[in-house]
Amino acid sequence: MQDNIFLVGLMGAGKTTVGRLLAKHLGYDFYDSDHEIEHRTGVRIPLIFEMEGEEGFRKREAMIIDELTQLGPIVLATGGGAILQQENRDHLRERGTVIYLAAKVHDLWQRTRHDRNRPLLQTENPRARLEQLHGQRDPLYREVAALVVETGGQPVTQLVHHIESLLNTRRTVQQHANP
Ligand SMILES: Nc1ncnc2c1ncn2[C@@H]1O[C@H](COP(=O)(O)OP(=O)(O)OP(=O)(O)O)[C@@H](O)[C@H]1O
Ligand SMILES: O=C(O)C1=C[C@@H](O)[C@@H](O)[C@H](O)C1
Ligand SMILES: [Mg+2]
Repeated sequence: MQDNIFLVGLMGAGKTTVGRLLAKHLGYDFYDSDHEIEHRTGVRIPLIFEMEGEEGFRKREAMIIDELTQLGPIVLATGGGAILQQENRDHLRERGTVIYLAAKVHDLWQRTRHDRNRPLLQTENPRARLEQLHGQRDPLYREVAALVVETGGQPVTQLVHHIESLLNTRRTVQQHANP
Protein backbone atom coordinates (compact mmCIF):
# COMPACT_ATOMS: atom_id res chain seq x y z
CA MET A 1 0.00 0.00 0.00
CA GLN A 2 3.05 2.25 0.21
CA ASP A 3 2.55 3.08 -3.49
CA ASN A 4 -0.58 5.01 -2.60
CA ILE A 5 -0.42 8.75 -3.09
CA PHE A 6 -2.53 10.93 -0.79
CA LEU A 7 -2.86 14.64 -1.55
CA VAL A 8 -3.54 17.12 1.25
CA GLY A 9 -3.87 20.89 1.29
CA LEU A 10 -6.30 23.76 1.63
CA MET A 11 -9.33 24.40 -0.53
CA GLY A 12 -8.12 25.41 -3.97
CA ALA A 13 -4.68 23.83 -3.55
CA GLY A 14 -5.40 21.67 -6.59
CA LYS A 15 -5.80 18.27 -4.93
CA THR A 16 -8.65 17.23 -7.23
CA THR A 17 -7.20 18.72 -10.41
CA VAL A 18 -3.61 17.57 -9.85
CA GLY A 19 -4.70 14.24 -8.37
CA ARG A 20 -6.79 13.25 -11.36
CA LEU A 21 -3.94 13.93 -13.81
CA LEU A 22 -1.30 12.33 -11.60
CA ALA A 23 -3.41 9.15 -11.37
CA LYS A 24 -3.72 9.07 -15.14
CA HIS A 25 0.07 9.36 -15.55
CA LEU A 26 0.77 6.66 -12.96
CA GLY A 27 -1.99 4.36 -14.22
CA TYR A 28 -3.62 4.36 -10.76
CA ASP A 29 -7.29 4.68 -9.89
CA PHE A 30 -8.26 8.15 -8.72
CA TYR A 31 -10.51 8.86 -5.74
CA ASP A 32 -11.64 12.11 -4.17
CA SER A 33 -13.01 11.84 -0.62
CA ASP A 34 -15.39 14.80 -1.17
CA HIS A 35 -16.80 13.28 -4.37
CA GLU A 36 -17.13 9.88 -2.71
CA ILE A 37 -19.14 11.41 0.15
CA GLU A 38 -21.37 13.24 -2.33
CA HIS A 39 -21.81 10.11 -4.42
CA ARG A 40 -22.80 7.97 -1.46
CA THR A 41 -25.13 10.45 0.19
CA GLY A 42 -26.56 11.66 -3.11
CA VAL A 43 -26.29 15.31 -2.01
CA ARG A 44 -23.74 18.11 -2.30
CA ILE A 45 -21.41 18.98 0.58
CA PRO A 46 -23.11 22.28 1.51
CA LEU A 47 -26.34 20.37 2.20
CA ILE A 48 -24.51 17.88 4.44
CA PHE A 49 -23.08 20.82 6.41
CA GLU A 50 -26.57 22.32 6.64
CA MET A 51 -28.27 19.11 7.80
CA GLU A 52 -25.56 17.52 9.97
CA GLY A 53 -23.16 20.36 10.73
CA GLU A 54 -19.43 20.22 10.18
CA GLU A 55 -19.25 17.50 12.84
CA GLY A 56 -21.54 15.20 10.86
CA PHE A 57 -19.51 15.82 7.72
CA ARG A 58 -16.24 15.02 9.56
CA LYS A 59 -17.63 11.67 10.72
CA ARG A 60 -18.51 10.72 7.17
CA GLU A 61 -15.13 11.94 5.98
CA ALA A 62 -13.25 9.82 8.55
CA MET A 63 -15.16 6.69 7.50
CA ILE A 64 -14.46 7.27 3.82
CA ILE A 65 -10.77 8.00 4.42
CA ASP A 66 -10.36 4.83 6.47
CA GLU A 67 -11.97 2.84 3.66
CA LEU A 68 -10.21 4.45 0.68
CA THR A 69 -6.74 4.37 2.24
CA GLN A 70 -7.03 0.58 2.45
CA LEU A 71 -7.35 0.31 -1.33
CA GLY A 72 -4.33 0.45 -3.56
CA PRO A 73 -2.57 1.60 -5.51
CA ILE A 74 -4.60 4.78 -5.77
CA VAL A 75 -4.22 8.53 -5.88
CA LEU A 76 -6.55 10.07 -3.29
CA ALA A 77 -7.48 13.75 -3.16
CA THR A 78 -8.58 14.40 0.43
CA GLY A 79 -10.94 17.13 1.61
CA GLY A 80 -9.17 20.27 2.82
CA GLY A 81 -10.03 19.57 6.46
CA ALA A 82 -9.31 15.84 6.50
CA ILE A 83 -6.05 16.37 8.40
CA LEU A 84 -7.91 17.93 11.36
CA GLN A 85 -8.57 14.51 12.83
CA GLN A 86 -5.69 12.53 14.29
CA GLU A 87 -7.27 9.30 13.09
CA ASN A 88 -7.16 10.50 9.47
CA ARG A 89 -3.59 11.75 9.79
CA ASP A 90 -2.51 8.35 11.09
CA HIS A 91 -4.27 6.46 8.29
CA LEU A 92 -2.82 8.73 5.62
CA ARG A 93 0.73 8.60 6.95
CA GLU A 94 0.73 4.84 7.55
CA ARG A 95 -0.90 3.77 4.31
CA GLY A 96 0.82 5.80 1.62
CA THR A 97 2.94 8.75 0.60
CA VAL A 98 1.33 12.02 1.65
CA ILE A 99 1.96 15.07 -0.52
CA TYR A 100 1.09 18.55 0.72
CA LEU A 101 0.12 20.86 -2.13
CA ALA A 102 1.04 24.21 -0.60
CA ALA A 103 -0.11 27.52 -2.05
CA LYS A 104 -0.21 31.21 -1.24
CA VAL A 105 -3.47 32.39 0.32
CA HIS A 106 -3.91 34.85 -2.55
CA ASP A 107 -3.80 32.00 -5.11
CA LEU A 108 -6.17 29.86 -3.04
CA TRP A 109 -8.61 32.74 -2.87
CA GLN A 110 -8.39 33.38 -6.63
CA ARG A 111 -8.99 29.71 -7.39
CA THR A 112 -12.01 29.33 -5.10
CA ARG A 113 -13.75 32.71 -5.24
CA HIS A 114 -16.37 31.82 -7.86
CA ASP A 115 -17.25 28.39 -6.49
CA ARG A 116 -20.21 27.98 -4.10
CA ASN A 117 -19.59 24.37 -3.12
CA ARG A 118 -17.27 25.11 -0.19
CA PRO A 119 -19.42 25.93 2.86
CA LEU A 120 -16.51 27.19 4.97
CA LEU A 121 -15.85 29.93 2.41
CA GLN A 122 -19.43 31.22 2.23
CA THR A 123 -18.59 34.16 4.49
CA GLU A 124 -18.33 37.93 4.14
CA ASN A 125 -14.59 37.71 3.73
CA PRO A 126 -13.47 34.36 2.28
CA ARG A 127 -9.93 35.58 1.87
CA ALA A 128 -9.60 36.29 5.61
CA ARG A 129 -11.15 32.89 6.29
CA LEU A 130 -8.53 31.22 4.07
CA GLU A 131 -5.82 33.16 5.90
CA GLN A 132 -7.13 31.88 9.23
CA LEU A 133 -7.46 28.28 7.98
CA HIS A 134 -3.95 28.46 6.57
CA GLY A 135 -2.61 29.56 9.96
CA GLN A 136 -4.40 26.71 11.74
CA ARG A 137 -3.75 23.94 9.25
CA ASP A 138 -0.39 24.55 7.58
CA PRO A 139 1.46 22.90 10.53
CA LEU A 140 -0.85 19.86 10.32
CA TYR A 141 -0.35 19.45 6.56
CA ARG A 142 3.41 19.63 7.10
CA GLU A 143 3.25 17.18 9.99
CA VAL A 144 1.53 14.51 7.93
CA ALA A 145 3.33 15.07 4.60
CA ALA A 146 6.36 13.18 3.28
CA LEU A 147 6.68 15.72 0.44
CA VAL A 148 5.74 19.39 0.23
CA VAL A 149 5.11 20.84 -3.22
CA GLU A 150 4.65 24.58 -3.75
CA THR A 151 1.97 25.30 -6.33
CA GLY A 152 2.40 28.71 -7.88
CA GLY A 153 2.07 29.97 -11.40
CA GLN A 154 3.16 26.81 -13.22
CA PRO A 155 0.64 24.83 -15.30
CA VAL A 156 -0.89 21.74 -13.72
CA THR A 157 0.88 19.43 -16.22
CA GLN A 158 4.25 20.81 -15.11
CA LEU A 159 3.31 20.31 -11.48
CA VAL A 160 2.40 16.69 -12.15
CA HIS A 161 5.77 16.07 -13.86
CA HIS A 162 7.52 17.64 -10.89
CA ILE A 163 5.63 15.37 -8.47
CA GLU A 164 6.44 12.30 -10.56
CA SER A 165 10.14 13.12 -10.48
CA LEU A 166 10.04 13.68 -6.69
CA LEU A 167 8.32 10.31 -6.28
CA ASN A 168 10.93 8.59 -8.47
CA THR A 169 13.77 10.09 -6.46
CA ARG A 170 12.09 9.07 -3.23
CA ARG A 171 11.63 5.51 -4.48
CA THR A 172 15.29 5.26 -5.55
CA VAL A 173 16.48 6.55 -2.18
CA GLN A 174 14.22 4.08 -0.36
CA GLN A 175 15.47 1.18 -2.52
CA HIS A 176 19.06 2.05 -1.66
CA ALA A 177 18.19 2.31 2.02
CA ASN A 178 16.39 -1.10 2.00
CA PRO A 179 17.99 -3.17 -0.78
N1 LIG B 1 -1.62 24.82 -9.87
C1 LIG B 1 -2.73 25.43 -10.30
N2 LIG B 1 -2.64 26.51 -11.09
C2 LIG B 1 -3.74 27.15 -11.51
N3 LIG B 1 -5.01 26.78 -11.21
C3 LIG B 1 -5.15 25.72 -10.44
C4 LIG B 1 -4.04 24.99 -9.93
N4 LIG B 1 -4.50 23.98 -9.17
C5 LIG B 1 -5.85 24.08 -9.21
N5 LIG B 1 -6.25 25.11 -9.97
C6 LIG B 1 -7.64 25.53 -10.20
O1 LIG B 1 -8.17 25.90 -8.93
C7 LIG B 1 -9.50 25.44 -8.77
C8 LIG B 1 -9.58 24.60 -7.51
O2 LIG B 1 -8.79 23.42 -7.68
P1 LIG B 1 -9.22 22.03 -7.01
O3 LIG B 1 -10.71 21.89 -7.04
O4 LIG B 1 -8.42 20.97 -7.68
O5 LIG B 1 -8.75 22.25 -5.52
P2 LIG B 1 -8.91 21.28 -4.27
O6 LIG B 1 -7.60 21.29 -3.59
O7 LIG B 1 -9.42 19.95 -4.73
O8 LIG B 1 -9.99 22.01 -3.35
P3 LIG B 1 -11.07 21.37 -2.28
O9 LIG B 1 -10.29 21.07 -1.03
O10 LIG B 1 -12.04 22.46 -2.02
O11 LIG B 1 -11.67 20.15 -2.89
C9 LIG B 1 -9.85 24.69 -10.05
O12 LIG B 1 -10.59 25.55 -10.88
C10 LIG B 1 -8.51 24.37 -10.69
O13 LIG B 1 -8.59 24.33 -12.08
O1 LIG C 1 -11.26 22.71 4.11
C1 LIG C 1 -12.30 22.12 4.50
O2 LIG C 1 -12.57 21.99 5.70
C2 LIG C 1 -13.18 21.54 3.48
C3 LIG C 1 -12.70 21.37 2.20
C4 LIG C 1 -13.44 20.70 1.13
O3 LIG C 1 -12.58 19.86 0.41
C5 LIG C 1 -14.62 19.88 1.69
O4 LIG C 1 -14.17 18.70 2.30
C6 LIG C 1 -15.42 20.70 2.68
O5 LIG C 1 -15.94 21.81 2.00
C7 LIG C 1 -14.56 21.16 3.87
MG1 LIG D 1 -11.11 18.83 -4.23
